[in-house]
Amino acid sequence: MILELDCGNSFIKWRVIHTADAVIEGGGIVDSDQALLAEVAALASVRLTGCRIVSVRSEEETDALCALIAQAFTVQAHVAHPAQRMAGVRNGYDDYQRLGMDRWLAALGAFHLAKGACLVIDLGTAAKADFVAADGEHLGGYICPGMPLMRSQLRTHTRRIRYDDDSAERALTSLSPGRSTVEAVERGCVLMLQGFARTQLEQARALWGDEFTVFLTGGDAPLVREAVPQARVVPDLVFVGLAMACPLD
Ligand SMILES: Nc1ncnc2c1ncn2[C@@H]1O[C@H](COP(=O)(O)OP(=O)(O)OP(=O)(O)O)[C@@H](O)[C@H]1O
Ligand SMILES: CC(C)(CO)[C@@H](O)C(=O)NCCC(=O)O
Ligand SMILES: [K+]
Repeated sequence: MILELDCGNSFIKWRVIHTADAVIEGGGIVDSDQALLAEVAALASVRLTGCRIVSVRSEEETDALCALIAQAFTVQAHVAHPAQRMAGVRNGYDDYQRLGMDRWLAALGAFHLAKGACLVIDLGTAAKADFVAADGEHLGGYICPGMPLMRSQLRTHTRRIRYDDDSAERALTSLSPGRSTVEAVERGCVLMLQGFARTQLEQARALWGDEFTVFLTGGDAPLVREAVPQARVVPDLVFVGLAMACPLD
């Protein structure tokens, strides 16, 4: 069995898959290295044969996590590294090493699944969009604050915006104009995300007409689902690309 990790800025997504057929044995989302070790150990400690990682954290943090994994599960972790081209996709950044690895792998996964032009919208701590043309040329993309960052900026830089997580969740049962602070902020930020997604769609249409596939991924994908009904929701898109960039056997 193989342990797969997607280390984002706020959370680590993990899953354990069978080596032969990629059937998923278990997985989860945690907010610390220690929580990761505990959850994985509870599932599959003795049977891991490999580990692959994508990380947008610092090299030091990623190395430290690899060392913990080597110690806990006696497997060597393989970390995905930037590439100028891979699996038919050409990195569109002026300096290919600067493109976030989560974006690069999601683009690889999307092009592999779409077999044509595609737009990837990934909504996590940051909101990201990336464009890959039918010939595999990555055209670049966009990065904005995601839902958690928009929310915390408002809370941090105002005196009178204060509310708890439970009321935040309740506020999102509708998107009509808010009649309380929590509704106004939570709904406003969701509309920002939806506006971001719709604008990316417009860009894709201007480039490619109707000949493209839209992918939606990241923890906050459900918040824009209705704004982009044609999108394929693929929560594990980064893992699809990770398997391509880090084959293990
Ligand atoms: N089980 C969950 N645990 C934590 N966050 C979740 C969960 N389910 C959905 N979310 C949402 O996902 C968002 C975080 O998304 P994601 O995990 O894709 O971020 P990230 O990978 O840390 O960020 P980035 O990809 O920008 O580095 C949070 O805003 C939260 O609302
Ligand atoms: C944009 C984030 C933070 C999203 O996780 C990540 O992809 C990253 O650190 N990227 C490096 C900067 C860039 O992609 O241009
Ligand atoms: K991510």
